[in-house]
Amino acid sequence: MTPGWITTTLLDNDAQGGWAVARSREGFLHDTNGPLFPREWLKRQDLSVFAEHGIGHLDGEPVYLLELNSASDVPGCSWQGLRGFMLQGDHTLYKVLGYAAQIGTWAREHRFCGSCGQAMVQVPRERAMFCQACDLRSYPRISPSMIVLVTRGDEILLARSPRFVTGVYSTLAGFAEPGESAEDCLIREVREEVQVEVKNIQYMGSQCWPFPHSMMLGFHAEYAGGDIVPQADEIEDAQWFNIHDLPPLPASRSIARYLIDLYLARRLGHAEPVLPG
Ligand SMILES: NC(=O)c1ccc[n+]([C@@H]2O[C@H](COP(=O)([O-])OP(=O)(O)OC[C@H]3O[C@@H](n4cnc5c(N)ncnc54)[C@H](O)[C@@H]3O)[C@@H](O)[C@H]2O)c1
Ligand SMILES: [Mg+2]
Ligand SMILES: [Zn+2]
Repeated sequence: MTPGWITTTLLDNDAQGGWAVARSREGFLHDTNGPLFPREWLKRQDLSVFAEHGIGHLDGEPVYLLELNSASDVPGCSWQGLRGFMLQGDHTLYKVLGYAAQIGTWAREHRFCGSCGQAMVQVPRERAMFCQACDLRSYPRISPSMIVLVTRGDEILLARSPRFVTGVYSTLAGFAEPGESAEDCLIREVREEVQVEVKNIQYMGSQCWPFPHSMMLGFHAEYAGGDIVPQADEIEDAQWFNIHDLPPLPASRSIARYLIDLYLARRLGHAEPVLPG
């Protein structure tokens, strides 16, 4: 038995047994034991199954996703969004659900060829949808996004989007555009969002962010010039905060929080945090 969570290209849907998770627009089904159910039991419930995908092995046991058309009532169970599992509970299970969500979304959105409109089929032994007419393969979509903590000695630059929980300030982030390097994107995003220039860009680590399919590349950068001017509509407020007087910060498992906590730890001589993958 291999311990932990290992994603698999494909599993045999006709095989019996294993674990399964069920996903609807309301999130994942869970009971007091969590979101993993014996697969044969789950398939006997009154669920409107849209598609079934083998997604990996957890502690050596196969895990399947039942992608549903709608959320139905299952006695003793309720539905919870992926963010809820990210915020609390077992991190490995959150990784299973994050992967399941990305595969379910991608398969649903790639039933038809984006080039000719014909139905696509799943490729054997590969996580890809295939159009026979165009010879086109579509792979799961991953969107690279830069996230950066900009610092000026004891001060760090944090901003609020109107989408954030009330009061919370976070590091700057944004999606890469075609033609950009990671560094180009970071410099552009910081300019666009606060009109500040940065220098000494340093890569710090990455994190899968399955909301719905970002790959966060985390950086630290030093302030090089400019006064903060928040971007209209995107940035509600942005400020330099002293490390001894910080506002409410992002969730502890996010890379945004890791970048902040790592800087504080290095500045104040504390133990360094570990980035949750
Ligand atoms: N894990 C973390 O700690 C953390 C923290 C902050 C942001 N994020 C994530 O980083 C990502 C980017 O952050 P943002 O929302 O500030 O981005 P952003 O500054 O680029 O602005 C968002 C805008 O980008 C456009 N957009 C949406 N999806 C896109 C895509 N796939 N490619 C290109 N453009 C797209 C839309 O117009 C959207 O309104 C988001 O997924 C966000 O959830 C993660
Ligand atoms: Mg942004
Ligand atoms: Zn086609």
